[in-house]
Parts: sequence; C-alpha cells; structure tokens
Amino acid sequence: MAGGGCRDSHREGVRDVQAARSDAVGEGGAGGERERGALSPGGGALALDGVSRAYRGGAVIALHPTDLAVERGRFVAVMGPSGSGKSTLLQCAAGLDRPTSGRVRVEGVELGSLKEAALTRLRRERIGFVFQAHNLVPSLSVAENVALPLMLGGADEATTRRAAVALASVGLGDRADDRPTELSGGQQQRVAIARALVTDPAVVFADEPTGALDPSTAHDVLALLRQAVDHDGHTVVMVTHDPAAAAWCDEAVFLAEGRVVATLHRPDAERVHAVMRRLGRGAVAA
Ligand SMILES: Nc1ncnc2c1ncn2[C@@H]1O[C@H](COP(=O)(O)OP(=O)(O)OP(=O)(O)O)[C@@H](O)[C@H]1O
Repeated sequence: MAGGGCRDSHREGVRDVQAARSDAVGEGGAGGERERGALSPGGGALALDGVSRAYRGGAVIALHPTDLAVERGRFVAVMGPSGSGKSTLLQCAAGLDRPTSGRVRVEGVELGSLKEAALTRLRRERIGFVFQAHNLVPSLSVAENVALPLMLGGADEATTRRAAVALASVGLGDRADDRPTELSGGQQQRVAIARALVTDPAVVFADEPTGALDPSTAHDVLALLRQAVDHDGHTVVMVTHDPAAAAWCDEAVFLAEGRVVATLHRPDAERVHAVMRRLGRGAVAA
C-alpha cells in the first residue's frame, strides 16, 4: 500500500542535493559524486546503485552515477528539464539500455548479470511499460492486446481470463472485442495500462503516459495508476513534465544535468511548480 494515510503529516519541502543525499543514506552526507533519490532506505521493487550512462566515449554524460531505491507499492514521478536525463534513467532502470556503470536491480535481480534472452524475459514478465504513444497493435482486439505479454509465453484459458480481469480493472471489460482504433485516446491508454499490469509486474515504467491526453482524460488515467498502486500494490515509476501529474505520486524526484537535485515527498502541484521554476526552462510542460 503506497504511502499510508499520512499525506499531510509529511510536508518535507524541497531539499537540496546535500540534504537528499543525507536523508537517503541516513548519515551526514559524505561527499562523493553520486546523487541519491531519497525514496527508500531498503530498496524493494527497484534499486539503482551508482547507475550512470555516457555517450560518445564519455563526451556526453547523460546520467551521472545515481542511486535510487523504490519500495513496492510506490508511485514515483521523475521530473526535470528537457535533456536532464529522465529518459536515460528510465531506460536503464527498465533494462532497455545498459548503463555505463553501476547496478540496476528489479526485485533484487541484477539486470547487468543477465544475458540478453534472460533480460528480455525479465522485461516481459516483471516489468510493465506505458508510453505516451500506447503502441497497441491495431490488427488485434483490445483483449488480445492486453493478453499480448502473456501470449508470448504461450496462450491458454488462464491467459484469456487474466486479460479479462486486467481489462475489467481499467473499466473496459465491455470493449474486449473492439479494435484499438474504435476507442478514444484515453481508453486506448487505459488498455495500455491493463496490458502493463496483466503480468503483475514488479515495476511499471510510464513515460509521459498523459502527454497526449486532455486534462480530464489525463486525470482518469492518473487515477487508474494511483488505484493500481493503492488497491493492488503495484509500483509505478513515471516520467512526466506535468506538475499536476506528479501530484498523484508519493514522491517526485527531480533531475538536472544528469543528477538528482531534489526530492519531494507527497508532492503537490504548487511545490512541484516551484522546484521546476527553480530548475529552469524546459522543466514545466507548456
Ligand atoms: N544516444 C545518445 N547519444 C548522445 N547523447 C544522448 C543520447 N541519448 C541522450 N543523449 C543526451 O543525454 C542527455 C539526456 O537525455 P534524455 O533523453 O535522458 O533527457 P530527458 O530528460 O529525457 O529529456 P526530454 O524531457 O527532452 O525527453 C541529453 O543531453 C541528450 O542529448
């Protein structure tokens, strides 16, 4: 269960890097190059340990060595200006990209230790993805789209049943036989969420899941993700530019120039805006 019911008793405010590091490690913020997201002392669903990513032989450092731990049953926003390293962090954390240094663990399994086939299997079975462009397969029915991650491991009656349950959980149980194109943008994104949840993954990574939606539809999609966390114990890590979206989360982690520079516990849109303004242009959605 995410965050308990003490939202108002944890107004910690914005912390600078030094304070965030101290909170995370529970000690006096000794130096070093790493930046920590102060989310969980014990890890759980996801742990990044000194994860960095460089390009062009080190000429471009997209992500400096970063530590981040996300407990099970948490909803975490990753924010920051354009080019601050959000996608890089997400790609490394989700096993879509190999970090230049450091370790990523999903439920304690170190991704770097896996060969490509095992990593692919782990991504399919233990990680869910929701993208801005929901990537539904137009030639398949809604139910078949939801069942897709299960069908790659072989389709059977249980697969169909699980897909139906996932579809019902996003309120689209009656649209199982439709094609994705027969649904609205918001409904398609709900199908994508059902597909991400159907394997009961350790972590769902969402990259701007509401970026293409109007505010009201975005609200519904975020409420759905929140429900998946609160009611079903899912863990969601979401990249977003939108302070209103971040306000649905338990924590917001802010990146700037490839480093975690602030963490907000129980963020609200106003405080998120304040941090984003401080971080400068490109941080806030238009
Ligand atoms: N393949 C690559 N080769 C070289 N540089 C890259 C590559 N991918 C990303 N970068 C650089 O790494 C930095 C971080 O990029 P990243 O896409 O992670 O930022 P972001 O915060 O997700 O940005 P946005 O909000 O605009 O999507 C940027 O300076 C980017 O130009």
